[in-house]
Amino acid sequence: MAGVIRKLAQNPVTFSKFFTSHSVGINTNVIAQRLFSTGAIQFQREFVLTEKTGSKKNIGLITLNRPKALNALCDGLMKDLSDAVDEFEKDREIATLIITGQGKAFAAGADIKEMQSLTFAEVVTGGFLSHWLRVSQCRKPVIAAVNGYALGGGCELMMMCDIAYASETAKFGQPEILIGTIPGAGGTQRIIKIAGKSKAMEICLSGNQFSAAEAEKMGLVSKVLPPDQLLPEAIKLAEKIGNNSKIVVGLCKEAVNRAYETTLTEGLNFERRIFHSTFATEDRQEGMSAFIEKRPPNFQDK
Ligand SMILES: CCCCCCC[C@H](O)CC(=O)SCCNC(=O)CCNC(=O)[C@H](O)C(C)(C)COP(=O)([O-])OP(=O)([O-])OC[C@H]1O[C@@H](n2cnc3c(N)ncnc32)[C@H](O)[C@@H]1OP(=O)([O-])[O-]
Repeated sequence: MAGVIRKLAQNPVTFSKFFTSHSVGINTNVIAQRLFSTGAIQFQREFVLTEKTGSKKNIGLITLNRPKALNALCDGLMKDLSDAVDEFEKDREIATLIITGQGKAFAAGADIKEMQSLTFAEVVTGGFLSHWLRVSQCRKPVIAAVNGYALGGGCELMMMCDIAYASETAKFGQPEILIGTIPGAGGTQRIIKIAGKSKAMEICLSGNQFSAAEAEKMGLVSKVLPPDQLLPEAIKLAEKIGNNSKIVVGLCKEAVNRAYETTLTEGLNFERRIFHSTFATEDRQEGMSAFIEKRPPNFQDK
């Protein structure tokens, strides 16, 4: 449905006709809005806004939009997020995705109110929060622009992204232990790979919050920025990545991610094979020719 609305939204007249004639039975989670002032097209699901941004409109911006609950990651929000990632992954124009939050939180974790009364049997047999993995499975690069609280599942969501920038006001932590549970979406597994055992244990066992400066020091985020610079800088980085060959960017992401999953020897073998495989692309030929001819490359994503 979002795809249909996207096409129709290019033409506001057709769009308004379609919207009024299809208002019965339309997925009410998806409301398309045409923003005439900026020329940008923004889609509003119930809990997530999506927009194509950047000078070439090739950056997929996803904004978590449940500010009253500090973007607590309820089932509906995670479904909307998963759909938004699907939409941008399918869109051939989109090179890079950015995930950010609305209000004072990036995300304050999984929705405690939604989880509070669940039983062991329900979470085990019900495929509870099974769509949480979608962001980490995206083939395109994903940048987290962490604007505020990134706690519990919010911190885990950030770590599922490939690169994280943080606002100076952001706060991080894995406070699950304080409510009688443990991180369930990578908190115990990813922090240790980034910051080592002592830090990972301190964070997960104490539930202490830590600042953006500390997150940068331990390598959890790569840059800390003034709040008003966060999104512009994330977009600038996304555009820089978007100037490269999409096919080679995807291969490079796969190679870096492999380091998480395997031994150094296996990883080096994998990297070498991926390096060799870039020689099957036209973009590798173009990139090297452009260097020698002292001109910018014109990648065709082939
Ligand atoms: C495939 C497997 C998947 C596994 C998934 C797993 C999970 C993950 O590892 C588990 C978690 O994240 S566990 C979670 C780990 N996270 C935590 O433990 C952090 C919990 N949150 C906090 O500690 C505090 O809210 C802050 C310190 C963030 C802000 O404090 P402040 O500035 O005084 O603000 P305030 O007044 O407190 O909040 C404003 C409103 O937002 C509401 N709300 C906020 N977070 C919520 C949440 N997670 N939930 C629901 N609601 C949440 C809050 O109730 C209030 O609503 P009300 O209707 O007006 O009452």
